[in-house]
Amino acid sequence: MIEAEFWDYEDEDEWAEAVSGDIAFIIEQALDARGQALVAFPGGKTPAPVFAKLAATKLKWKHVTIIPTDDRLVAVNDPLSNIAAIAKVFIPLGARVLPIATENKDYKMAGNAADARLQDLHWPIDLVWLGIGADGHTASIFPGPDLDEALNGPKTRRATGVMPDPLPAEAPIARVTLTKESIVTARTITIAITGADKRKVLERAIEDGPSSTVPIGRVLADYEQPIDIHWLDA
Ligand SMILES: O=C1O[C@H](COP(=O)(O)O)[C@@H](O)[C@H](O)[C@H]1O
Repeated sequence: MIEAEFWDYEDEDEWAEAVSGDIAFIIEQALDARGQALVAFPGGKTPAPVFAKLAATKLKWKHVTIIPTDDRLVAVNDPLSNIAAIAKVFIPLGARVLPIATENKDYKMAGNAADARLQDLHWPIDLVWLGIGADGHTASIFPGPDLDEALNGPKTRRATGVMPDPLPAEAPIARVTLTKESIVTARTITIAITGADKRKVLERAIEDGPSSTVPIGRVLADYEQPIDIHWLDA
């Protein structure tokens, strides 16, 4: 059973403060325990206010490695680039920000290259912060020909290339994503979402668990720890 608790907010500032507070706490715990922290942050539009709050938090950023949960195969100066949004905020603070994708025309090769690079990190990830699409995708685990590889590939596989089918209107591009295994082995998962549509999709996915028809349900069904879900009524 998925053990999830919703935290509801009506004010964006309060929501962003709460999410960044939780993330900072987890990073501090990792730094205290292991002297370093490995975290995965989502892309898309939702994280921006949280990034701003987090950037204002005093942490030993030089010991923090940040990877995106997923990225779109675009140039780093493309507004759709997830790594660009993370790098812009956290590189100036001294964090190590590592890309998961390169602008490779072959998304399978891009996934293989990302997987090889990620093997060298200190696993498991301390925190995976997940975003969700209104279609129920999370990270870049989408319906399509690569769904099974992303959900059920070899346990040692950290990342994989994905061609969403159908392509999402807001970013109709091939992706590289962390695999379900990389996500569910994380020490902590937290979710931050906005809007009634996403909440409905997530509640249904949690209810359905392993039989969920959407990727977020299939991922969470294999996570054995409690999850905090920060929901902004926007
Ligand atoms: O494509 C993506 O979508 C999800 C959700 O994005 P949002 O703009 O609706 O917040 C995101 O979590 C993921 O990282 C991204 O690549």
